[in-house]
Order: sequence, then C-alpha cells, then structure tokens
Amino acid sequence: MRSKGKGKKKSQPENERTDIIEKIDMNNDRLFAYYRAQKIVPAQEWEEFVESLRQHLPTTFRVAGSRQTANTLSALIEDIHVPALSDVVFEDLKIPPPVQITWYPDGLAWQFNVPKKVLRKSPEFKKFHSFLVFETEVGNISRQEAVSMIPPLFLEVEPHQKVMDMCAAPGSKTAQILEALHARDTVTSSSIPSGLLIANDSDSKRTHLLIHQSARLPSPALMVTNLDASNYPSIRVPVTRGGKSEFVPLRFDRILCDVPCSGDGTIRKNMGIWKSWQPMDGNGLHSLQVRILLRAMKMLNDDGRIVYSTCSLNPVENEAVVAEALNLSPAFELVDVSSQHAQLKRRPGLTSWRATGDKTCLRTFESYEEFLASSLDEGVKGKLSAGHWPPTNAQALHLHRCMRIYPHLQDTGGFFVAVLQKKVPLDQINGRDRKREASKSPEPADVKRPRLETHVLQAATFDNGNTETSSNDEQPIDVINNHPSKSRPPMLDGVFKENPYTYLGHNDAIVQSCIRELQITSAFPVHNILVRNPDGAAAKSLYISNDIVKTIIVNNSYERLRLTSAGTKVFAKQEVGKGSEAQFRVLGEGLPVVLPYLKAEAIIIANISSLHIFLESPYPLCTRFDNDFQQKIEVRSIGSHVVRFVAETNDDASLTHDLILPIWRSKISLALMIDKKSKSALSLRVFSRDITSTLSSSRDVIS
Ligand SMILES: C[S@@+](CC[C@H](N)C(=O)[O-])C[C@H]1O[C@@H](n2cnc3c(N)ncnc32)[C@H](O)[C@@H]1O
Repeated sequence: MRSKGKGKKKSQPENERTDIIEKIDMNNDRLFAYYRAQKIVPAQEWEEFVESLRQHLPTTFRVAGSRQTANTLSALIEDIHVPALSDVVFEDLKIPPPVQITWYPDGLAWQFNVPKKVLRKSPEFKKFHSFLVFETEVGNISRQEAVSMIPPLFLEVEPHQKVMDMCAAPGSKTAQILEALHARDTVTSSSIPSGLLIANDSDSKRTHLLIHQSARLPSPALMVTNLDASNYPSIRVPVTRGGKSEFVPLRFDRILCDVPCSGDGTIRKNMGIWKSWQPMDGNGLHSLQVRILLRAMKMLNDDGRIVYSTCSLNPVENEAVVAEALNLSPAFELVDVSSQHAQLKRRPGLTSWRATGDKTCLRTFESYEEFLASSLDEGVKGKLSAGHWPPTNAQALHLHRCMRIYPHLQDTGGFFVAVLQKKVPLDQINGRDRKREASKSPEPADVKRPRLETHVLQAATFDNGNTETSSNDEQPIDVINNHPSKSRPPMLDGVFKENPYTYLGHNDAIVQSCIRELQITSAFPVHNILVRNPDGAAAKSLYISNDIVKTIIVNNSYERLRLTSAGTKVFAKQEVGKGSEAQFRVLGEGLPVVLPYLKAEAIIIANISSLHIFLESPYPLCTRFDNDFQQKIEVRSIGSHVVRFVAETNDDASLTHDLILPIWRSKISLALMIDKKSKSALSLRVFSRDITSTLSSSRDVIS
C-alpha cells in the first residue's frame, strides 16, 4: 500500500537497498497481463508505456506559491541557476539544466533529471542542490512529485473556503491547499484567512509528519486531526436562524480525497512494486476508498467540489470507486474539467475494465457474475464485490470525465484524478430522486442553508462534549443533540494523548505583556490566542487561530476530533538567564501574522550591512553595528523586537524586497531569532554564500 511507503527503504545506504533493481528485472507478468486486459493505453502505445515505467523519474519541486519569496526564488532559479547549469558537461555528457513544468501555473514548478553522481560531483549542480536543500528546509521550496501537484489545482481553493483534506499525510497537497488559503498574503505579512483547512490522517505518526511539514507555512486556519476518514464525525457549529441559536454540522466547500491506494503509479520511484505487484493490493482497498468518498459527499456543501485522487492506475481503485459512489449518491456528478489546465496531457477515464481475483492475472472477468461462476477459490470470491466491476450505467455516469495521467505522456508518475460536485440543488431534482435523497441527506430540501456564525455563540452553555450519535450519519440539521453524551474518542492506532486547547482571555497577563512589549495595536485578535493545556496556565508557547478554528474548538470535543494541532505558534517563552524573569518573544513563523498589527514605531529600520552582521555572528555586540542602528537599538528595552531590513542591491549582495525579522536585544548584544537553517538559506539568497556562524542562536538562552 502506498501509504505505508512500501518498497522504499529510506534509511539504508543505496548499495544495500533491495528495491534498487536492474532494468532487466523491471518486469512483472501479473502487472503486464492485468493492465493489457484493461486496455489502459491503445495497443500501439503499450511498449512506450511500459518502457516509460522503467525510466528514472525526474526530480521535481515547487516554489511555494504564497510565500514572500516565491517570485524572488523563481527569478533566482530562472536568471541565476539555470544559466549557471546550462553548460554543464559531466564525464563527456551534456547535462540539461532544470526546466519549468509547462502545465503548472505561474511557472512555479520545476523539474530536472540528473544522476545522483552529478549532484554530488558537479560543482554547479552541487551548488544548486544545496540551494534546494536549504530552501526546502525553510519551506520556500517543496519537493513534490509532479503528478502529486495536480489534485490541489483542480480543487481551486479560495481563502474564504472551508476545506477538508481527508487523507493528508505526509502533507504535500496540504501545503498547496494552505498556500491557496493564504493567496492574499502580501510580500511581508500574512493575512488571516477566514477559511479553514482540516488536514486529517488516520495514522497518528503520520499526522505528526503532517504537522512538521505544514509548520513551513504556519497558518491560523489549520487544524490537524487523526481520524478514520471513512467515519469522520460531524463537526458542529453554531448558527443563528430565525433569531435562535442552534448547532448544525459543518459543511465543507472543498474536500480532497487523496485516498490510500496500491500506488502502482509510483513504480518509477518505488521500484519494489516491480516485484510485489499483485491485483489483490487494489482489490483490498476498493471498499475503504468508496467509504472515504461517500463520507466526503456527506460533508460537502451544496455548491462544493470534491477531488478524488490516487497514484494508482488500477480502475478498481479509480473509476470503480467513483462509479460506486456516484450510484450510491445520485445527487453527484463528475465535472468536465477537460478545458482546465489544458497543457496537462491526460487520457479520459475508463468506462469498461475487467477485475480479477486471480493472482496470476491470466484470467480477468468482464462481470461480477462471470467472476462468481468461475472456478476461482470461494475465499477469493468473497473478497470482491459487484462494485469492483463497471456498472451498467458507466457511460451515463460520464466516467470519461475522470483524468488518467500516464508516465509516457509527459515524463511523470502515473496518477488518477476525478472532480465531483452536486448536480443541482435538491429542490430541483425529480420527485423520485428527491425522496431517495431526503432519506439519505440530513437536510430537508426546502430548508435554506443557515449562516455560520463567525463568532462563538454565547450558547457555549454547551461544553466540549460529543454531540453526536455513535453513527456518523449526520442528523437533521436542526435536531443536533444539545445534550452531549460523553463518549470515548475512537481508538485508532493508540490512546489519544494530545493536550487540550484553551483560549486565553483578553486580560491574560502573558497576552497583555506580549501586546505591550511588542507594541501590538488593539485590533489584534487577542481573543483567538490559545495554549495547549487544560486550564490556560502559564505556557511555553502561545498559538493563534482564526475565528472558525476557534468556533470548532470551543464547540466540539478535541478528543472526539482527535485534534492534534490547531492554529500556529506566535509567541514563545524566552529564558533570559538566572535570576531574571522569563519573557515572551514573537516567533519568526508567527511574525507574518502579527506584523499587520504592529505599530509603525515598533519596527526598527536596518540596512543590508546590519543583516550581514546578524547572519555572520549569532550574538553580535551592539557596538558592531553602524551608529544609526546602534542609536535605534539603545533606546529599546531588553527583549523581543522586530527589524525591517530595507531592500538594496550592491556589488556583494541583493535583497530584492524588504525583509522583516524578529530579533532579541540583551544587555550588550543582539540576536536574529530565526533558526540556523533559515539563516543559511537567507545568506545564500542575499549574499550568494553561507556566511553564517556554525553556532546557533534562537534556541539558546540569551544572557
Ligand atoms: C496517498 S497517502 C496521502 C498523501 C497526501 N495526500 C500527500 O499529498 O502528502 C494516503 C494517506 O491515507 C492515510 N489513510 C489510510 N487509511 C485512512 C483512513 N481510513 N482515513 C484517513 N486516512 C487514511 C494514510 O496514512 C496515508 O497517509
């Protein structure tokens, strides 16, 4: 299963890896027989298709779209790195430079295909490689398979939308969605989007990976949950209707179902699949995939959109899942997206395919009936259902509107994407369908959708308890149980050990000291500051969420949601040495959120020479800076401050836009409060070399 990273043994050195196989061994009779039977490509393309599976997959990466640095970085790659890499000859071979992926918007995705040896030994590529490594570490670049970038493009997320990423870990698509939510961020500061992203994964270890990844784009709009997506509980939110407050299930505008799959589309990367592939991998996942998609359909807004995707080529995990879900939820249809992202080469979804339980794949079956009548083992017969086969209405379902991406089309992995939406409002579908819908849907057809309250209702007479029945079928919209029954959180892969979330009051002493010391204006949403402990006691870190995240947290049990992370860290405790009381400082990752609320006089203006000094030394003495900066800093108190380094280009350096960073002032020295890797990345970008000291600063005690 792709989700378990099958076939890839990351920790082993290359010469010990068992999944690196010779081209001659890149054969699997079962796989070939199965896919020939599916006619996934025309017969005359078969050899080209199979040969493409045996080719080394190019390295692809994305410049993070909404980041301050996106344009700078793109220009840097285009204007500096590409020319520097254009004439590289290695062992008499001309090595091609990176190229932009044509179908990705704004030229923000790139690919190159060079042997590892070249990356290690060619000085030009070595330099480019370390640039990529640093920028990846700080979140400005995301290494991501080209095909994996496709689903979020078709999701078309806007900053105000409520989005659910049902199977999100390790989080490459989550990052893209976050970037779309933050599309209005400016060069130097982050807007707080009114929308929401819930990134969920049933594997708790992988949710932590997800949190780590998404920390690269800190967002007050993000929540991470650790639940089985096929059984995702209703989240209740307060609404006001007819002057009365009540609770309704939260509906999403966009849902991504990037479901667990057999992953055979990744065979160019996960070469273990050449040996292990067999048809039961996909057969076994079909039912879970259907249930996840059905659950998404239940949680979608009437005018919402679902993207279902897999990195498998198997119709049983793709068209069969979509067809079964559409037949079970006839209010939905496939969206024709053939004219969107037209440069992306694709093939239409299949309308006929042949499933099998025969491990050799020598026999495949046209229909479930034929399969049942076969001489195959009865045990195997029990493992497949009619849903594994094309339904009789396959054409009517417009399955050709699904997208199949094949490796030979544009030198990528294999992928499948389907875009679904509700056909028409419920009150417009014919009587028969309406009746059937009404029995399934929680909402009466003629009820106008109520407005979600953006503030937390006083009706927080509700505690954080579970308000649902044990089933996740949503209840009628106005009959949500107001009397919570304390049910235990579902046991997935272990006890849920996360800390609860507590919002601090406006008058909280720590919040007030942060506001005072940092000169934050009264417009700052202090009511959305939270800590991770039960009683809001003095904490090491303060987080901020947006309104809708707060609404969800205050009105739902965090244990029931297995809420693993919410919002983003903005302030952290800073030890200042023995005998002195700890203070709080603004974090680099939180600064973009705080920045719009800083009083103008709070920001200290500095030049590029000061930046050089800050990067060169972890704790430069105040006296090392020029007179102008010294004077500005001398009048400041000991503690957390914010500096604006003004854009400037000279012979040695190029700072293309103003940079705003946190610093710490102690008695006689200063420190730039970003971590060592961010400093190195910044140094490479501005001074074209790493001038940073090997000592780190931001985590150390400052005396
Ligand atoms: C294909 S991967 C998702 C990749 C991810 N969307 C990305 O772009 O980085 C599928 C994920 O589904 C998770 N998963 C498996 N079964 C699940 C379930 N029942 N509910 C939620 N997540 C599940 C796996 O742990 C795995 O992380």
